[in-house]
Amino acid sequence: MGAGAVSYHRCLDRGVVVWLTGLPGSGKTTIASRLAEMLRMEGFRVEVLDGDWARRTVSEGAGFTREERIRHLRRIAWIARLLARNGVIVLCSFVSPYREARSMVRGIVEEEGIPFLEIYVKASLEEVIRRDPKGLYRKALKGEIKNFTGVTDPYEPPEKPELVLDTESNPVEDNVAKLYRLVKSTLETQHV
Ligand SMILES: Nc1ncnc2c1ncn2[C@@H]1O[C@H](COP(=O)(O)OS(=O)(=O)O)[C@@H](OP(=O)(O)O)[C@H]1O
Ligand SMILES: Nc1ncnc2c1ncn2[C@@H]1O[C@H](COP(=O)(O)OP(=O)(O)O)[C@@H](O)[C@H]1O
Repeated sequence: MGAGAVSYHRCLDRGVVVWLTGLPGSGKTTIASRLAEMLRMEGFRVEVLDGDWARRTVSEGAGFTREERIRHLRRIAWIARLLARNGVIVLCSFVSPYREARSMVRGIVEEEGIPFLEIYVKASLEEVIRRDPKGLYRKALKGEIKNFTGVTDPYEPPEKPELVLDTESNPVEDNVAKLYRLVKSTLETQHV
């Protein structure tokens, strides 16, 4: 890609909000960080917002009851909206287990005329328990963590996501490439 194309991309009028939802350990953060790297290499401004960051900062102290998760995700949606309306591609990586909450965040973003892509990062409970990258399923299964999604709290899979990424059957690179194509085509539709 030539230098001209890069500077054009840096000046996006409007970004996009990519919302990755899935069980803990399904691969949201892995996919978001690799995609962010690819897009930044092309000169796009990209922010990755995730649960670990948000719960240390803007949602410090938030717990995992339904009400607390919804309040926390509403805050994230507003941050994503403000960033995207200033030309940033915002990759949001949140368990966001409730359909109602995801529909609320979509509404906040779309109200501003910003495209919202709901991405279902799919892996079975057996697989995420096997991966257990943070050792939290082990603790939850021993009863040491309350309201743990997939164990003692529900996960409601999206009914009509813009994309499903199956991380059990497909390698990371294939899923990242699929998502990359969707993001690029969404941006092209916006900036014709
Ligand atoms: N009770 C419970 N339920 C689900 N997840 C838990 C819980 N306690 C801690 N964690 C860890 O916190 C991460 C989820 O935070 P999120 O902000 O993404 O959750 S939510 O969208 O508000 O549901 C999630 O991170 P990811 O593994 O990155 O998904 C978990 O590692
Ligand atoms: N196809 C895949 N896509 C994404 N992650 C995968 C895949 N296969 C195995 N993994 C592993 O699963 C784990 C997912 O962890 P993470 O990305 O932190 O998930 P989440 O953010 O959803 O909690 C990582 O250790 C990653 O290497």
